[in-house]
Amino acid sequence: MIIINDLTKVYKLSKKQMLEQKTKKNMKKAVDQLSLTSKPGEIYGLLGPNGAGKTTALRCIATLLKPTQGKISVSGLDTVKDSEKVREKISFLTNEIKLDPQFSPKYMFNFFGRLHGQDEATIKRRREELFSYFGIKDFEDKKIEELSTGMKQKASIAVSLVHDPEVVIFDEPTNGLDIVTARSVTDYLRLLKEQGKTVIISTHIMSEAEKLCDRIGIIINGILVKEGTLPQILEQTQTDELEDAFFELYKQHNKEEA
Ligand SMILES: Nc1ncnc2c1ncn2[C@@H]1O[C@H](COP(=O)(O)OP(=O)(O)OP(=O)(O)O)[C@@H](O)[C@H]1O
Repeated sequence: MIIINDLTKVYKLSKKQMLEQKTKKNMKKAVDQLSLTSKPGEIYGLLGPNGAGKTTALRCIATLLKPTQGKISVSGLDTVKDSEKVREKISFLTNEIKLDPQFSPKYMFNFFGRLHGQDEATIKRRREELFSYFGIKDFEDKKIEELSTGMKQKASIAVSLVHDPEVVIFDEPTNGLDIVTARSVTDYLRLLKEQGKTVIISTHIMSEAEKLCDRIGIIINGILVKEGTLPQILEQTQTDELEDAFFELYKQHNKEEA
């Protein structure tokens, strides 16, 4: 279970970042008083456009960023006070985390298994399971740098799950993947959900949120503007498709901002 209470994250911008973002302010509020609960046995989807604050929110849950304000609890543990224990319970996948190009998927899997304190027999069993599910066995001894984007992503997912975590936090898990690889990833997320894991993902793909997520939180400019099951969101926005609901909320929110 993930409980986020009133999470705000403000970045201090360097002069270079201020120039890049064409702003005179040296602060950027990336997440603004976000509260949500992601439960075991469900897939929660954080849906939003580029720069909405999805990655920032997920990085706060994964203990990689400290909230400026607010609290996050993961399996009953505080992400700031008990960060090490939280890290034992989670899997965190993001585009920015890259496996070392010089090593093979098998080497990396074993390495992270040992880092999590697993015994050799458990590491081997988990590797067999995950590598055969994701079709990694054929290239398990190849160097990561020789692998395609899809192969690398599958290897990263398998490595991130080595310790059989209770909570799975995947930032845009199907980004850049072909339809077959993307399907194997979303099918595996469904499997994790069936096993009772807490799964939270970020996405900007409407169809992924529609088909995969039990509940969806729509985040725009750091603010959670709507949350619910797909039917609830459609009913509340009086629309027939998530894309229309999203644009409705986007228009409304930008009006409020202006
Ligand atoms: N380290 C940082 N320093 C300063 N600003 C940052 C930093 N990381 C993110 N931001 C800014 O915070 C805002 C939210 O970014 P974030 O990456 O969380 O959004 P996102 O919804 O994940 O976007 P995307 O879909 O493009 O990955 C953006 O305006 C971004 O430019």
